[in-house]
Amino acid sequence: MKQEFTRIAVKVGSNVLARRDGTLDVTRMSALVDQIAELHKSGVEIILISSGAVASGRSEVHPQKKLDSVDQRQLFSAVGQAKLINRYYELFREHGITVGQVLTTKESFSTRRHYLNQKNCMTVMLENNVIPIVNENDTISVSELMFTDNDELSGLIASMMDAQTLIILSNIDGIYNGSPSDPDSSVIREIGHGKDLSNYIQASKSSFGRGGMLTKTNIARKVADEGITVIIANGKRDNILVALLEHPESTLCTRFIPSCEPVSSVKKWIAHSEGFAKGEIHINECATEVLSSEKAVSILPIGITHIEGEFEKDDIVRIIDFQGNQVGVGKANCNSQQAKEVIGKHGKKPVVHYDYLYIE
Ligand SMILES: Nc1ncnc2c1ncn2[C@@H]1O[C@H](COP(=O)(O)OP(=O)(O)O)[C@@H](O)[C@H]1O
Ligand SMILES: N[C@@H](CCC(=O)OP(=O)(O)O)C(=O)O
Repeated sequence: MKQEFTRIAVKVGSNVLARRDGTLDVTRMSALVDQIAELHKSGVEIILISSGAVASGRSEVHPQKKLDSVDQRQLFSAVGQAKLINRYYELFREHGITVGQVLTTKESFSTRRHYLNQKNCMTVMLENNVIPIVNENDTISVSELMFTDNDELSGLIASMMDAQTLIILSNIDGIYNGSPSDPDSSVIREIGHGKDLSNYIQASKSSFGRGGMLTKTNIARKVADEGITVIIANGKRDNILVALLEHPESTLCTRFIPSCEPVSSVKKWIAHSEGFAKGEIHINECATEVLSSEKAVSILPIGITHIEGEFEKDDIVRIIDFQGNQVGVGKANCNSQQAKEVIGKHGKKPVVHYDYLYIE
């Protein structure tokens, strides 16, 4: 095996693990476990982000009365996650590998302290040769507190754990340059920085998926911009994981080319914290121009036109350009009241320092 990678994150989508009728495809699971075990034994550290709780619970319980979507998700995932992790535990045990369950929520990444706690948990697992199997805690994550889907969660984990590669396994060979069902369309093999894919992506999702290809693409781009290679490939294909690492050129997939610019750990956290933003900092045309240049710049009061929302020092804020577009996310250096008092003034401290500013 080409020993190019020392740490990878693998996301297995609901559709890879569910059969058409919604029951857990144990044969597929077992095949993926065999591949992960092979990589693990060759010295690659693996973090597995596995969906499938809801899909595997659906076939186990048959509610007496009709449930709403939140109740259904909570019931199915509570039963299904136990079944899922039990299967993984047994399958990995056959290879002499110990696994551990990490159930998380979006809230568990909301502050830098929470984020570092999560990171520490997985780091200690890897140090002890335990494969973390991560999923969202669907029993308590509802509505706006939910991740868009496990693609978002996997991007956050790959970034937080400094994985070299994130492999997103779905039920499709990659991103098609048209409708996947159109015989004239084909898989885009490589995607560089700044490529707009919105024309290609159909709103359709596979039967058990939550986010669809659009979230996959957005997350993939963001994570690749942080220097991590992202691969979207078909988890239903035999030996796909090993093939992707051993024969990268000849294995069908979509590969997002990573940026060469290093991104600091704190900026990675900020980049994935947009959902927790408490306010907005609106900047003028000149500040927008400087921010989009290669220069390392902070958000200074002189370039701010107005502040929206109430925030405290260290809260996450969105940076909005003069045309109303979000251009970045940052950690505020002061509260919203103090920021308002210095708007337009020269020679004042940055409202968001460059070290805590992530430009999209
Ligand atoms: N251009 C495209 N290329 C590939 N798949 C696409 C495209 N546009 C939409 N899709 C849909 O995205 C689906 C995969 O996303 P999703 O249902 O979220 O899967 P998962 O459960 O694996 O996360 C595919 O099955 C396909 O129907
Ligand atoms: N946490 C859920 C995952 C739902 C989800 O977003 O799945 P996917 O479409 O695979 O990204 C479950 O285990 O069923």
